Amino acid sequence: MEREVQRVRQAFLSGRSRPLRFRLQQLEALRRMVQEREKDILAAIAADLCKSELNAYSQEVITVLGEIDFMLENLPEWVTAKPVKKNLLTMMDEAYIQPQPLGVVLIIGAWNYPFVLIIQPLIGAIAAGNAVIIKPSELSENTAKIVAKLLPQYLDQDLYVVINGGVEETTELLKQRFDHIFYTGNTAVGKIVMEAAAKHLTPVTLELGGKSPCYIDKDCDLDIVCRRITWGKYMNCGQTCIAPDYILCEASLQSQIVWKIKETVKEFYGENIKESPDYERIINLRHFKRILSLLEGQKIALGGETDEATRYIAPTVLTDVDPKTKVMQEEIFGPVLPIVPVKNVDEAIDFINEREKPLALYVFSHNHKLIKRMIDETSSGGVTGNDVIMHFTLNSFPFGGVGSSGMGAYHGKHSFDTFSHQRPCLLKSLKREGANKLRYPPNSQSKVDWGKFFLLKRFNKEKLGLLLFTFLGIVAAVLVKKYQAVLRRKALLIFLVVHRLRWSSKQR
Ligand SMILES: NC(=O)c1ccc[n+]([C@@H]2O[C@H](COP(=O)([O-])OP(=O)(O)OC[C@H]3O[C@@H](n4cnc5c(N)ncnc54)[C@H](O)[C@@H]3O)[C@@H](O)[C@H]2O)c1
Ligand SMILES: CCCCCCCC=O
Repeated sequence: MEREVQRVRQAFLSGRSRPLRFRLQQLEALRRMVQEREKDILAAIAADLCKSELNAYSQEVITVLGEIDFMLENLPEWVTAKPVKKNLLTMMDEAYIQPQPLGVVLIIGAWNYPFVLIIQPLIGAIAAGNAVIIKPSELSENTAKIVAKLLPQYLDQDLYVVINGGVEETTELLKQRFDHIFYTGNTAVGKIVMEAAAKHLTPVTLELGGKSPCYIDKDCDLDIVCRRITWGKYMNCGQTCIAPDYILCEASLQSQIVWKIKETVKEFYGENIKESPDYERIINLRHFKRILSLLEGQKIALGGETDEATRYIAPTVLTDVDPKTKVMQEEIFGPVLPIVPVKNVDEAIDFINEREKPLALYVFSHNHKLIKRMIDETSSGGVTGNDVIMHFTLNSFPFGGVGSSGMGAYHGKHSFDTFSHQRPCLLKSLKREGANKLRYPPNSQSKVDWGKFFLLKRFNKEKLGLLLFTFLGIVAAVLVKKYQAVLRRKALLIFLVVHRLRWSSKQR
């Protein structure tokens, strides 16, 4: 493992991942891989999650292709150094921020969207000029294998490396020094990753989970609300990090919600859900049994049918759920939707705030003010009003959690920033030592006063005249420099003294 990480580090140190042309070329090669090997990729995702190829394409491949196109379009601008505002002390210098790669990045993926959850961060890491080691989830082994097979056929083999394996291999990998670790998965392992990273002071992005609440106000169109919630909850059999985990609503709404979800389930998956190509299965027996245990002692208002042999759990709704029961203590990550009755929006807000900060929050209402109030008075990784999941699809948004649902974010420019160091660069001249002498010992009241003038002075609109005067002074100084360096220094000095005196008299 150590040798492998060393090999990738050597490739990074060669400097070839840095030029813009190289990054664009690697991103184009990645796009070609996805397009040319689409069938293999879809077959692997389908095998891992009993997912139709159409669903695998719309849920994973489209996102990846969209992200690559977005990067290719914007990268030339993002990599460019950005000049910054200067103060009086640095007005003659060059000051800019230069984004630079961090070095060797480790990306650890989860199994529930096994392709997009490793390839989307990879796109950001390549765009930012890094070398990358990817550790796909061992639970989605078909996707892990196909990614390990395809990437070296299209990308630089020393800079971008896939390492497959389980807990043992990941543990070994985490002992190595990286320049950034990007982890997607559950909160418990997130803590392990962060602890391992701390040993090397490696920064981390943790894309974790949590219980994402969904508040339904009585002032809304329940047909539409239930259709949207049904889509987001049962997509991928509930195994989506930002799936609505539970519903909060007034008790009187429960029976209508159950009825409308039932109708929608029929509309989406037909009379025989098991036969539907759009309904997936639970990833493994351990998760299947975990989800079943959440049903114990609950009022099942819809669904509840299961089949261990195929790890099938029907779309299920629980009503009058007691917040103290197990289903409300952990992220469900399966097709089970509890409804917890609350008296009103105030109680819903308190309910959310008494718990860990979720990855997503959903609010449904015709009342825009109520939605805004919910946003203002709660915290979550992201929010969608009057829909679910959709904020994930907008790559101008940072995608990530807050508190126990994670730290850091990615997608689009946010990925580029996550994998870049924003390096401040100040380029001074070895001339103009007169002004610099002000900061050298021995100190004096006069030097402090000059310092106050240079650093604390703020120009406002009324002082625009003075600013213009200063500008003209600089132009004059530059012109004079062309002809007579000595004269220029004197003119600048006279100019500064005059303004210092004017400023001092105003201070008094
Ligand atoms: N925020 C997001 O973008 C996002 C996306 C998907 C899933 N999730 C969250 O992830 C969770 C589901 O994923 P999961 O955790 O079951 O996936 P998982 O079991 O695939 O684990 C994730 C990764 O952690 C590694 N891992 C597991 N145990 C480890 C250990 N002891 N030490 C080191 N590495 C270890 C695995 O090899 C894997 O690569 C849910 O909580 C879900 O909400 C979050
Ligand atoms: C189009 C829907 C994609 C959802 C991906 C969510 C990633 C977290 O599990």
